Amino acid sequence: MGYPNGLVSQGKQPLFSFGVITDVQYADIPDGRSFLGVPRYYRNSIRVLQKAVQNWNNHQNLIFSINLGDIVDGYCPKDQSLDAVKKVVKEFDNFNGPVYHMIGNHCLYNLPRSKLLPLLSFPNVDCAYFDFSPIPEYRFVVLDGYDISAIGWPQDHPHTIEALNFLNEKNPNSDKNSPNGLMDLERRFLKFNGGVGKEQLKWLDKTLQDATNSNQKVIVCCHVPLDPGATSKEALLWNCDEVMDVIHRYDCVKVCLGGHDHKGGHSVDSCGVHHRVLEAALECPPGTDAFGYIDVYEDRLSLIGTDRMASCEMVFNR
Ligand SMILES: Nc1ccn([C@@H]2O[C@H](COP(=O)(O)O)[C@@H](O)[C@H]2O)c(=O)n1
Ligand SMILES: O=P(O)(O)OC[C@H](O)CO
Repeated sequence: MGYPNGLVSQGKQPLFSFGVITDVQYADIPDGRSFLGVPRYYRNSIRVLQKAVQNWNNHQNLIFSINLGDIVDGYCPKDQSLDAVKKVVKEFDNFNGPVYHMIGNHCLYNLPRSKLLPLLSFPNVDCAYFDFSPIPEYRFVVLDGYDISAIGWPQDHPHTIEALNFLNEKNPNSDKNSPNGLMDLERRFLKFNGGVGKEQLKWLDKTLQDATNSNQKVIVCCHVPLDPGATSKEALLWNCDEVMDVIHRYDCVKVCLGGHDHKGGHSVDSCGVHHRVLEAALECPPGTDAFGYIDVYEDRLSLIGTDRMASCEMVFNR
């Protein structure tokens, strides 16, 4: 059987399948461009999401969907933020199954965490990292890449203060979103990125130990990418090295999924973990799409992408 975007089915039935989309960044504003000049289609992106949900429902065998973050764009007029987030969530709610959201920087430009997390139906409204197990053999670990961040927390929150101190130490530019003068991997020390805090790192370690004890394979999801091979250096998590040190301690983690770097990417790191950064819905000119679904097997994930989302076979290496 042939799939769109070049994959060929290997005959076996998947254990389960789920939908994926990222960086919808909807806003009811005219088309624009990124800082680097890449076109952004703020109104069309919700149409891409509508098409994704329709496609996922037609598939009939997707047991959940994952949104890798940034549902509303930072340029959304702030008096429209709440309605815009509700409008996008309503589209996700048309999916015939649960949707797991994660937060991105653009979500946090629009609403504080206290408002955002309940709207996005996080399992615990006080915490943006969590795990779930759709079948006994698999566990999904969703990380909060803006745990230590200069955006989203109240200005006097310890995590804001820690983030601002970190940025002041690592990035000498007055515009903390500017990577000017930063070399190689240091280019990630930007305000639009964030980090995983100590408590969350401990939780990650405990969760991966628990998954190992239960003989589960793990897929890690984080809006902010974790491996420089799969993304621009400017889009990496601040402490991707610390997070990957924890992940590499356990053989159970097979794949990491991310968003944030709109062009997308794929790498296999030095320990054999796949990193797949998904292509953004926001950058789809009208008439084009970027979403997909993932078939999960015992030994691999197959991403079946639509249009601008490239299909990708991720055979486990460990
Ligand atoms: N190479 C870059 C990229 C970005 N910036 C700054 O970040 C802001 C947000 O960037 P977008 O990609 O969302 O447009 C942008 O306004 C710049 O301040 C940068 O300086 N250099
Ligand atoms: O979606 P943005 O505006 O946060 O863009 C992040 C960039 O892709 C990082 O290079």
